[in-house]
Amino acid sequence: MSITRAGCAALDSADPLRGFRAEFVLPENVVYMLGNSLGALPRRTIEAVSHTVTAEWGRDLGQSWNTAGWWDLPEVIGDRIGNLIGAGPGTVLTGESTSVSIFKVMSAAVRLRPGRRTVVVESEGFPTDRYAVQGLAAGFDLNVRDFGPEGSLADSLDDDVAVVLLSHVDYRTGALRDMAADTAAAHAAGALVIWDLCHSAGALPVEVGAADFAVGCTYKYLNGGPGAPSYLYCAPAHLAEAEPVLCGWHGHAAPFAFEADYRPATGVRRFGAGTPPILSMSALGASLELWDKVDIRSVRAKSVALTELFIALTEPLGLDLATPRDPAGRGSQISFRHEHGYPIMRALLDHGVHGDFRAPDIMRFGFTPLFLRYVDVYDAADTLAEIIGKGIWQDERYQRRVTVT
Ligand SMILES: Cc1ncc(COP(=O)(O)O)c(C=O)c1O
Ligand SMILES: Nc1c(O)cccc1C(=O)C[C@H](N)C(=O)O
Repeated sequence: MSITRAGCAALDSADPLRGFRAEFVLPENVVYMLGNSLGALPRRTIEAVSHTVTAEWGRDLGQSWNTAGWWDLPEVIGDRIGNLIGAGPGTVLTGESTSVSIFKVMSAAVRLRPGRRTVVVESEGFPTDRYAVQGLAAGFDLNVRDFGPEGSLADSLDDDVAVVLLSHVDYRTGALRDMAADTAAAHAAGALVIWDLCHSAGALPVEVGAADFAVGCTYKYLNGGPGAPSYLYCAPAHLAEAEPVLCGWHGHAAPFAFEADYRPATGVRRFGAGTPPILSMSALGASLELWDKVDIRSVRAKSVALTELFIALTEPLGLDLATPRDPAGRGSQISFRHEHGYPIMRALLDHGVHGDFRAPDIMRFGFTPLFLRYVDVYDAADTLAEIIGKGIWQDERYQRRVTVT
């Protein structure tokens, strides 16, 4: 039976998450399939940031560190993120970029495995993860071992491996790793494991489980806003000993004693370094309010339904699906390999469909169930068919590489 737009509209009417779209500011006539890069603006964020600017910063000024709870925000917000990744209270800290968080937890993890000098990273992992590790390795004389997407993790492990850094969902293909199995494999070899949850938290149920550390960003599926702070998780078993190399007064045991020497705070606060971005924290806090009302299982169910719909609708185009065909093996995105991927994505954008291109040949579409509708997916597939079918992408203006993302 063929899929119709009316059929998709009926699915939207029956969608248990349908009420959430109105929580977001979304332009007319735009299909936003880039929530896996930058989430949309929650309406409540406007009010929350305005309150922080005017009533806290503008009126209470520096007193706000106490009166508005600014000082505790990294942990307070961390606990709320912890709820989304199966982490207990006091184990998650927000602040800094993901790259810096990776550096912090990787440095701490390596110190927990003295005598082991190798760190394993994915050869196809998001580059900043690799760069953060490469910088640490160069500074501390560690060996970096690449682990390819096709290989078995166990084959990359031996008794020199201190830490393994893995992405839960691959940013290019959307492939989803089995966190529990990989964590067990790393532990069996005596290594610690760090998970990058950037493309999974807020898109599907995540359980940090036996993981040692995790990091993630909040500007994608968590809709925290551009440059929203990242978070890091440290397993309770490591909280007492873990010491990051990047130390600062926000991670000190007694920051206002202004002691000359560093002493780590107890708990996850020890991963703090410098002053956190309070305006961004305010935006993130507002977007997280939405998550208090969301059942993540409904999010996953809709994500699977939307991605399946997109695959079915685009099947006649004969595209090369880069994402695992089995929904259980993917996150909340669909990617196709196409030699003309860049101009096709440019043309799509020009026709109101936001996705992105990832070199060398990936056309990437993100599915954020809180605001993406079934009719949006229908319209995106329809537009893609037109752009490819009519050769619209061949227009000269779509060929030039003008965008940075
Ligand atoms: C897997 C992954 N890790 C890390 C990052 C980003 O790190 P940062 O927040 O430092 O820009 C991204 C996206 O930008 C990502 O997709
Ligand atoms: N973090 C980004 C940025 O600072 C600029 C532009 C895009 C991004 C992204 O989030 C890209 C994203 N991590 C990706 O998977 O490609």
